[in-house]
Amino acid sequence: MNAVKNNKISMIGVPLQHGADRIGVDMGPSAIRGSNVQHRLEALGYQIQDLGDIHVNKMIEAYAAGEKLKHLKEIRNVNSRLCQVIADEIGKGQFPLVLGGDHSIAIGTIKGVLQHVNKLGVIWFDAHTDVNTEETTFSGNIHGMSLAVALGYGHQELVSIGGIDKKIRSENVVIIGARSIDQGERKFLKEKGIRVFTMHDIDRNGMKQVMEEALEIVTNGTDGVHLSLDLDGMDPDDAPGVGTPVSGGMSYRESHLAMEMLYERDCLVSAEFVEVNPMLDQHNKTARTAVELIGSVFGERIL
Ligand SMILES: NC(=[NH2+])NCCC[C@H](N)C(=O)O
Ligand SMILES: [Mn+2]
Ligand SMILES: [Mn+2]
Repeated sequence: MNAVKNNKISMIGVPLQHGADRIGVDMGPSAIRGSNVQHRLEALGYQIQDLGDIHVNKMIEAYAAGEKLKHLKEIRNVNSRLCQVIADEIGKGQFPLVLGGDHSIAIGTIKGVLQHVNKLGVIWFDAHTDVNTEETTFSGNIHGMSLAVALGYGHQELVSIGGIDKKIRSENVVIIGARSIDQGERKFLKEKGIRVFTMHDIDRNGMKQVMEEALEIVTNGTDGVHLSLDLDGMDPDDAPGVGTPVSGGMSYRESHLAMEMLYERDCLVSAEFVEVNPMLDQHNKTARTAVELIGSVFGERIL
């Protein structure tokens, strides 16, 4: 498969904000590009093709009246297009690097990868667990549902993207950094047996041990691993430009260690960096941090 050490990367921006409440996350891809992600990767010896942004229609009203799942139609359309692009790029032997955009774009990315990789491991780096469904959501925000959809649970319009049979298995998923889990999500995680490494586990055992265990789970019996990294997994001191910040997150160093260990394992087939919101950021710190993490996941080292 197209493990990360294959040196051809396709960069795809998805300026979607319809899945989140705070406007501005649609500017994430430009903030990340503007922080020189391409040069950074080229310096590491990669060939980058920037495919530009997936088309997203403007958000006309923040709350579409009477909709339980906010902006379902546009989110479905954008993710269907994204799914197709990801599938095409992997088909050409490219490694897809997706820049968000709110976390609902994980639906399109993962569904696209699943067109080629049947048994896909997923590392979900996040303060949240994003396993709400239409039944459990308090907010109606689809960025809080994308992992459930990738597992095959949720609204039909979303689950059917790229084919209803294309889904990840709960035993191949780990969530790292969680510290804000809704009531319905707790039940879901327990029922499906999804392994969650919470901040408590990171505090207690350290990131090194957490990543060793996590990598074992996601690589065991799979043909590749997808990294879905929500910047709010990090502590808001290090990544303030996110729409749903939760204090007590992963530190700058812990996050880099996780990325470095992922690179060493050479198991990634795709990656996405989401929820960078320049309107809420401080001097572009969060976009810059995202680019630094991208550097580490693609092999940058201190020495
Ligand atoms: N990708 C994210 N930032 N998700 C935040 C989700 C927050 C909350 N659990 C919700 O469903 O609305
Ligand atoms: Mn989150
Ligand atoms: Mn998330």
